[in-house]
Amino acid sequence: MASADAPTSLTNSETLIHGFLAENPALDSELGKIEIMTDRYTDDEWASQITKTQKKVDVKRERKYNAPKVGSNEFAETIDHTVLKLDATPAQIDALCSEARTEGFKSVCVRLYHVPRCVSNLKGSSVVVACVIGFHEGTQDTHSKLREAGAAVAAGARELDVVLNHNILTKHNPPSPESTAPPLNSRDSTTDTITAANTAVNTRPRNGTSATEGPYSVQSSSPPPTPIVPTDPEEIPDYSAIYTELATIRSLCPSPTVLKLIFETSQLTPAQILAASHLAAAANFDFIKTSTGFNGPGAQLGDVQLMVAACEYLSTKTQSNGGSPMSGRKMQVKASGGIRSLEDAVKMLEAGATRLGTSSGIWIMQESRRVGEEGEGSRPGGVTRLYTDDSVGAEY
Ligand SMILES: O=C[C@H](O)COP(=O)(O)O
Repeated sequence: MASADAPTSLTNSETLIHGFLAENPALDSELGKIEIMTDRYTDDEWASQITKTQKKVDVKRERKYNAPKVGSNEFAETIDHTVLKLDATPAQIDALCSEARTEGFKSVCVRLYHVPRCVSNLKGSSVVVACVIGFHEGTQDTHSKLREAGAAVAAGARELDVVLNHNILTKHNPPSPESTAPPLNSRDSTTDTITAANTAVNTRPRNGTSATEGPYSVQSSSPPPTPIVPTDPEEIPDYSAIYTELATIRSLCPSPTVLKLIFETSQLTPAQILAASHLAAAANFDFIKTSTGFNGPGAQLGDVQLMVAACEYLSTKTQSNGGSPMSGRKMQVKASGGIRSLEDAVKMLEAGATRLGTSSGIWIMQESRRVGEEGEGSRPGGVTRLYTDDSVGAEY
């Protein structure tokens, strides 16, 4: 975004992105004027469709999907090799690309200002560049996200991981005073080191106070869901604003650009996860993704199961009955945040995720080779660059 357009109060990430665009005026001007689409339905109409989705999605917890064979090329291709920490150095980005090429990962997932470097590093390889948009809060205004998305594609990104403005969904369902935050994943250094304060303040309850419950369920280790479905029209979230943002990004970045919507599931109730799934399908996103790795405990099995079930149900919907205009098109699920081990990875794939976002890809691949050679055993030795916020370069 041109500096004249920059809002006065910027996050560190936004400051870097604005700086990047200011240094690349050709790229910025290539984007031209960006029009935001008009909405498709009123909030009431969205609410009625979403309520149906919330009632009909059926989670089969016991269902196990066929995960690619551990150690196979297909297994490696499920991994988006990720570095999203703000202070990643060029050398770390180069190492990320080289590791992704060597391991045969699907992509490297980085911030906008690293995209040109990754594109250049990965020329001629099958590894694509994925760029996060609106990272990590998701609350940036729509124009800002659109310019970021346009710039990322212009710079060569093939996949965009866009953070949902989840505050819009949760605005009318504030945490109840008696609710407690989900426990932090003690192995998640990202959460522990940089967002603990945010998480404590912002983490949403998993239990609502009202009313209609769908047939879906989540794994027993998650608190029991009591989905919130607003009954007072004044409490209907601004679904239109969410859809409009997503649909405009889709129209600015048509297929084959792969679009993933990051929910930040730790901040949402199951009903809100289903609302977000519905809107993502309506806007023709390719993936729904659990977490940024910067807020809350990251991918949880029950949430992944719920999202997979939502994708299955929504793929049966058509435009005329409120679903995606591309009838039969099925969104996929990317599990991300806190996936640190081969066991975590396999668990998510067997729950139906087809993509994994992790900064522990090297470790996971080392484990998978060890399992192949020795059967399941202890974790491999060596030093690996773990975690999105790897203020720790963990030694094992
Ligand atoms: O999208 C990917 C996540 O940001 C990665 O999170 P992680 O560092 O916890 O693996």
